[in-house]
Amino acid sequence: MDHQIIVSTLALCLAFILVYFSIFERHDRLPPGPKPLPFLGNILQFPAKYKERTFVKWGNIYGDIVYAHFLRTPIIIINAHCVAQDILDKKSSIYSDRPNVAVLSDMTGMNISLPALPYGEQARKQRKWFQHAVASKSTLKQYQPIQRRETLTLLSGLCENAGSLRLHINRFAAGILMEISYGYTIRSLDDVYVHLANQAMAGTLECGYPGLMLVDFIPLSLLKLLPTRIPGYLGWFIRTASVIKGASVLLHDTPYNMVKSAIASGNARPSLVSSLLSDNDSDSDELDAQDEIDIKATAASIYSAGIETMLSVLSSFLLALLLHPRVLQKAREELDQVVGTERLPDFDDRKHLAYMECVLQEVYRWACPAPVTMLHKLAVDDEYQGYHIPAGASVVANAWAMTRDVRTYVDPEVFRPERFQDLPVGAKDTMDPRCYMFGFGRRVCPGKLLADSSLWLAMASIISTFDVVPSRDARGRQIIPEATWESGIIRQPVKISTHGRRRVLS
Ligand code: HEM
Repeated sequence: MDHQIIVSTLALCLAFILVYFSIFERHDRLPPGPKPLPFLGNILQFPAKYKERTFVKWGNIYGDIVYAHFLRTPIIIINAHCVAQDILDKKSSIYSDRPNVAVLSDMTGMNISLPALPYGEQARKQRKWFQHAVASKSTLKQYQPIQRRETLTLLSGLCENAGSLRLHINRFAAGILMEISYGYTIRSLDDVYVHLANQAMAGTLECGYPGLMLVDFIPLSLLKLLPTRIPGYLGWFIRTASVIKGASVLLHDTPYNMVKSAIASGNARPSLVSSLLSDNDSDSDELDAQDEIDIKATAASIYSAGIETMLSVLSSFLLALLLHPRVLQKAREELDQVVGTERLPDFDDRKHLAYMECVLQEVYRWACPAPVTMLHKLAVDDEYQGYHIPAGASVVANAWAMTRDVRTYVDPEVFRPERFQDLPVGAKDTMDPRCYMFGFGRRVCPGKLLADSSLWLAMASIISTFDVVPSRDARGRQIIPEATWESGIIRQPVKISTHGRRRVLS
């Protein structure tokens, strides 16, 4: 009997090893990458934090396209803009799927939102709604009054209570996004819906880089079986996932139900949800259950995908102005010349404000709000520059590497808007960070035009009206923050110890 057990155990181990090596036998023509360990692959070389920096180090050794694998998952890391264009833009028909990752799975309830959806019918439907709501220049025009109103609220918030800078910026972004999604106007810094949404987002962001964390290499079916009380990282993840799930159910349902009641009582204001409900409900009494899930998810992901990214850019912008008062002065001179000092800048002024445009681009590049794009999954085997890229590989574009690429930017760590001035035609597209920071191909960020125009208006208005000055400590000494950012899928400056002081007009 004992003998039989030993033989079957050995047979099982042998079968496992054979299957393992038949799957992971290194293909001769895979892109180069760090040497993996048996079974584990490169997991142990993969730090939990600032992954983008490790990817750059690997890029310096192995080139612009790097291969690594984590247990059963092959990962392709792209460090150069031109490679990302060749692969993710030009071949987006096969590179637009998403892997099923723990933090965006049914464990957190985030699996129904566009950023997490595999590229199929549901994703296409939600993207079409996004396209209609926020991705075309003509529809964006109708949001300009909202953007102006929230910019004014931001400016007055900065005047009254400079201490809670982050809250004011958060309110600015939330004010625009909640109005567009639900027709809901935020009235205070601690608005109940914003609080709800921030709770779901905070948990999600705490979980690190979706698809590139340790939990992502444990089969989801196994992860779900683990008890919530187990100690250590896995236990922490399981408990956090259930908190996110609670918050995300509320985030999907509460504002949606508010719009439904407003429609029923004839008081609904224009919004994405009200227009989708009326479009989808026009032919039948009952709204299709799947449509209802998709409407809730689309509206919620406008908020959840937009808030932290806009917060990151505006916080980094204030940090840049604080560290580089010369830039503020130069941009203000241009604004004063074009706009004057009697009114705030407006969208029509944008084409006349060339230096302001360079400041915006340099903030995007220097701060790099989303250091790595979300993972794209390859649907079928592919070839690139003689390399074999296996079907099922997760592909990550390292936008941070692109912002620091010395082939494109001289002294990339230096904040210098002038680098974007008077560029020859060809260089414009290679250098403009908007060509890569919003992602690629069929998964490119659908909120990019809305984000860009909202951020431009806020930045130009702040430069016109505020001196950004350092805060002081208890002994009256200026606190000059360092240009450092927290690790994560969205980069927030570690500390912005600054405030706006209303400009003294001569
Ligand atoms: C500066 C602000 C923003 C930045 C830097 C940013 C960046 C990104 C990036 C890098 C991606 C992943 C693209 C890819 O996988 O290739 C993405 C996806 C997405 N973004 Fe944004 N984003 C911003 C603002 C917004 C806003 C304001 C909205 C909503 C109105 C939004 C909605 C989305 C959605 C829904 C996706 C998922 C698209 C999909 O999976 O098909 N983003 N964004």
